[in-house]
Amino acid sequence: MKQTPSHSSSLILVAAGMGTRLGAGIPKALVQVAGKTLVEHAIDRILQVKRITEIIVVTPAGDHRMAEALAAFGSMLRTVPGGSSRADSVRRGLEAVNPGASAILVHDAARAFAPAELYDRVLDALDQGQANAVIPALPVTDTISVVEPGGAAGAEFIDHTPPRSTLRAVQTPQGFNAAVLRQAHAQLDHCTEAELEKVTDDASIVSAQGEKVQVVAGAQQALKVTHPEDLETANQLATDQNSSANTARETMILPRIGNGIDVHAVSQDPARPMWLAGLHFPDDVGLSGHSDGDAVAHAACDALFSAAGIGDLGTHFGVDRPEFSGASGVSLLAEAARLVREAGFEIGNVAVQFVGRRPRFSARREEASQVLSDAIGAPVSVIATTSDGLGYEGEGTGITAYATALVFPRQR
Ligand SMILES: Nc1ccn([C@@H]2O[C@H](COP(=O)(O)OP(=O)(O)OP(=O)(O)O)[C@@H](O)[C@H]2O)c(=O)n1
Ligand SMILES: C[C@](O)(CO)[C@H](O)COP(=O)(O)O
Repeated sequence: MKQTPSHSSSLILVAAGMGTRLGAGIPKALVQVAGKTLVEHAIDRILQVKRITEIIVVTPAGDHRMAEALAAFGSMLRTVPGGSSRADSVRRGLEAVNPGASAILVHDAARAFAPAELYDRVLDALDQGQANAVIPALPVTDTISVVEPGGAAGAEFIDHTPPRSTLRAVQTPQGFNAAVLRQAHAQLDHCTEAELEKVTDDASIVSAQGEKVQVVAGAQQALKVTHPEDLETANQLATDQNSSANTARETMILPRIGNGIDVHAVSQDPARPMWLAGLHFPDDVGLSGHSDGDAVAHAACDALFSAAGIGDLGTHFGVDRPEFSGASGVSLLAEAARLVREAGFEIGNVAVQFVGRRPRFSARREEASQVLSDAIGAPVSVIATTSDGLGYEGEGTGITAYATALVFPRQR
């Protein structure tokens, strides 16, 4: 069996029907449900299916409102005027499909709330290649009988009753190998309007050509809006789908990142101890400053404050907190972590890189990470580099530390 790769599929959305049974006085796909037309609801869901790369909307012939409203969707969506029956509308849609398309889906705008998963299910089955046509369907709950007219005043009589377990209520989107669908529709070329009227879906035409049609599980949400009472269900579906989208958005925990940079000059005092990344380096001359000059710890503090949006080192360790004057970098960092948590955040991690000729760092990298991680109760990684002899870092007269922190709001 020929495989129909669906990674770039075209979709024909038939929306040209008049909606006689609905009786809204306008084409059915233009009827509004929860603030949007049915055709717009359908397109919203189709756009979630990344494998659909072309949408042809078949619009009510002679009525420009839909085509005008859909112009805003851009070049991925095109409109063509429909025909006098669904089959005729599909055929007009087919003529507009990119000739290179290998897979084509046909969907009713009247089934506006078919979820994106349903399209994917059909396309997945088509990809598996057991059949050149795949349709979604649901088991039926009523007993279904085939009837024959025969009596007076249009009375009907049962001809036979197929076993219910063999029956399925067929839905859309229906998926096809493009050549197979085109070939099947070509068989309808000489049909009269009345004959076309009796063709209620595309799978039945393809099946009549002897092609196997695979059935996959349908979805209750793919209900076809047909009668006025269906609008109430449609409204409920729109509300449910909107509220689950909103809930997902509301419950999504967005992390926040922050940056911090600190620069310290190497002290002129050869006796000044070198503290960096929470460690003492006895062979190096220290960094100048009122504090211990630990540029790595200070940059990490600023990154944490910036991620939480609560100011910077100056805001928290200024003159109004004399207990921190001259405090070690590690104790400032521990206090910064406490303040970030107090502001309602948890800490994901902090990453710091410093640029400098000294100290030699690689042998003590793990030790530094451990000390700083213990201070904030979250992973801190520290790496070092040189500046290839350039600038104050290259001359050995100063050090720059760059830090990034990731925090996330604690769930209430
Ligand atoms: N000439 C037609 C008839 C139907 N359709 C589309 O085919 C789908 C299924 O048809 P149906 O639900 O029967 O819609 P209507 O034909 O509008 O309904 P009615 O039979 O009540 O008039 C709908 O999305 C409808 O817009 C179409 O594109 N062109
Ligand atoms: C294609 C269809 O939705 C499958 O169930 C259905 O046959 C359309 O029928 P309608 O009479 O055009 O509504």
